[in-house]
Amino acid sequence: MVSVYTDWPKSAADLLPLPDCDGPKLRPFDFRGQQNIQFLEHIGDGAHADVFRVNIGGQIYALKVFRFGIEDRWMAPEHKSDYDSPEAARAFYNYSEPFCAECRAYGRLQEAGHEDLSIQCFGYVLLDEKHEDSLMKQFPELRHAINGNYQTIDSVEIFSRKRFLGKDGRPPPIRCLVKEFGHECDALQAKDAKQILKDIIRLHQLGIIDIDIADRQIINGKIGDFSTAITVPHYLTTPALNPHLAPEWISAMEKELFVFSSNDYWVFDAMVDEVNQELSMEHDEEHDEESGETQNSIRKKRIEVFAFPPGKGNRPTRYDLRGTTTRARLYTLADPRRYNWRDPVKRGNSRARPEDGSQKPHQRLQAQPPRWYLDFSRKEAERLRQIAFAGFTNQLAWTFKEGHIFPTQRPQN
Ligand SMILES: Nc1ncnc2c1ncn2[C@@H]1O[C@H](COP(=O)(O)OP(=O)(O)OP(=O)(O)O)[C@@H](O)[C@H]1O
Repeated sequence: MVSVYTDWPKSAADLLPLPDCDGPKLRPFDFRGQQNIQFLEHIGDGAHADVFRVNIGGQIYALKVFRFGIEDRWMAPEHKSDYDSPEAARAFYNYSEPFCAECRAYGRLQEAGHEDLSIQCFGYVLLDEKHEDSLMKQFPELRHAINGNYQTIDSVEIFSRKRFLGKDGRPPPIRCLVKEFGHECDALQAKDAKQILKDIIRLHQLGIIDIDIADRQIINGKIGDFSTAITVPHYLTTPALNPHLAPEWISAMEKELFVFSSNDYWVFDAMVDEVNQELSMEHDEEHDEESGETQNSIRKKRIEVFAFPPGKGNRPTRYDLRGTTTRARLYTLADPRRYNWRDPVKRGNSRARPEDGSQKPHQRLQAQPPRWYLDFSRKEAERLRQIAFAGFTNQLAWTFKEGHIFPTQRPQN
């Protein structure tokens, strides 16, 4: 029988780098002996995980504990019947399930020597029974969420941890990542925004897109959440993974990838707009008793850092299609497909030492990567404008046939 999730390890030798598919992988956390975690405090949660402040060997870390989420929380096959097959579920799980997605992104940052682009991740952990027990006893209110029966669909309680059992018939172990413990940023400032934008471009150069960008996700001034990330090679980014794709689907995938990449910049620009709007509201509220000095300081706090400055680039909320030809040439700031995932370190003879003098390989990234230009019909460009207004949703759906993942058209609402 095919196991979907990683099974309970019998010994440390079973803790292989994850996930089990082409591309980057993350190593297990090194406890230097027995697993030993002291849970201190529940510090946050999101759509995919609960995060705890923990003590491991006298050091404080953030432990991200992933739930066994149902498929509509991640890029899984369109038809649930597809997902009922363990082979299909496993194929999607390894690339896209939030725990695997985050392992792959961190694996890439480590293999390329660019861990500085995010808060650090020190490896994955599969909680042993003793630690699962203490987690559940200490935080009983989270028991249901962590086990996966946190959602009821059509009056049926989904107990997703039990959906795919391990070899010995048990539900799989709880999966976690050990990360640097940090703090959310108080108020986004221009210098943070400039750095975050630079980091997004560098992540795209490393083949990592669909990053969760929001000011609440910025921890210690860095991007800290990759649970939705798509990392090259991936069934969306890399047609070479499926030799049976028809040319029209390869072209549809290219456009979809372009839109996913653009969306990271649209979200960044929307975040900056929101911060500026909040500042303007503060300004209006204080207007009556406001001195000229306050107005100046609010003006100074405005962030003028945009991926697609107003009126330029492919920021669909701003571009004007009137008077253009039948084609629209759009661009994003880096092409994630240029990352050479088959030979990550030697690419372009760019082997170099990291600035901190350590011995890890380091792939030098071009300071100003070439833009990625792609032609769209006027109609398609208009559609992009609309989806960016309405919130991005993927246009392609995915299905599993004869050992491969294929794109299909997503039904339009
Ligand atoms: N390293 C960390 N240090 C301190 N707090 C953290 C850390 N990582 C996450 N948090 C807190 O936990 C929250 C949830 O974490 P995270 O965003 O990684 O989970 P998620 O389920 O992937 O969320 P999302 O729904 O945004 O995808 C964060 O918004 C933040 O408040």
